[in-house]
Amino acid sequence: MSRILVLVRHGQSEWNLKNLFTGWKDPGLTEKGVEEAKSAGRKLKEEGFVFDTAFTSELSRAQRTLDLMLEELGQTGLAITRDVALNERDYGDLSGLNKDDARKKWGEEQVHVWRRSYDTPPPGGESLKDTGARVWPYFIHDILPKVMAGGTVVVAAHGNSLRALVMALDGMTPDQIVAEEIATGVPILYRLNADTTVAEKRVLKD
Ligand SMILES: O=C(O)[C@@H](CO)OP(=O)(O)O
Repeated sequence: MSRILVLVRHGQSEWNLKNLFTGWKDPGLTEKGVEEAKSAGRKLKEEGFVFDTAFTSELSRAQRTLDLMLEELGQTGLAITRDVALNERDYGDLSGLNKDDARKKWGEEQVHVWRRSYDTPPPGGESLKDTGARVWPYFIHDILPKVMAGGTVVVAAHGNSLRALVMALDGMTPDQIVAEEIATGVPILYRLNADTTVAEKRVLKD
């Protein structure tokens, strides 16, 4: 019974590099992002992971990251489920704006609240709570049963859709989640107990 869940945020995207709010916009990976994805795949290979199934969002940066990891793992034929529920938080009216310009316009504190608070949505967009309201049910109905069946499951997704998942898995409070950052291309490994609680969490940094 392995019950392994691996979460990976996509590699650096073109808009991460340009410092733009991205949300549901669909930029590709930078060269660095491609390297980060390959390196995540190599780390997982070194650890001996063989996945039973994979999940990703409907956005190309996460899909490409997953494909690159699976190439490194020699698992290009793996079944992949793509679902909009795993998409990045919708940044609403901020999408496409430069983050420093936004800080100049609305102030450092307001922008930080929009980016990292639990329940304050950016204008026209989703709060982390709103994002969780679609990520958590999808996780419980579609992903968790594969893990609990003894599987080894990989999820390639986004900074905030993964913050929502990590919040639930780690039992974080709304105050604690404010400080949680998910690095690009760094696999986060969870091994679950038979009652779905976390037996082990490891972040596979360099
Ligand atoms: O722009 C975005 O969609 C996200 C992830 O890159 O940014 P932030 O870290 O500000 O939530």
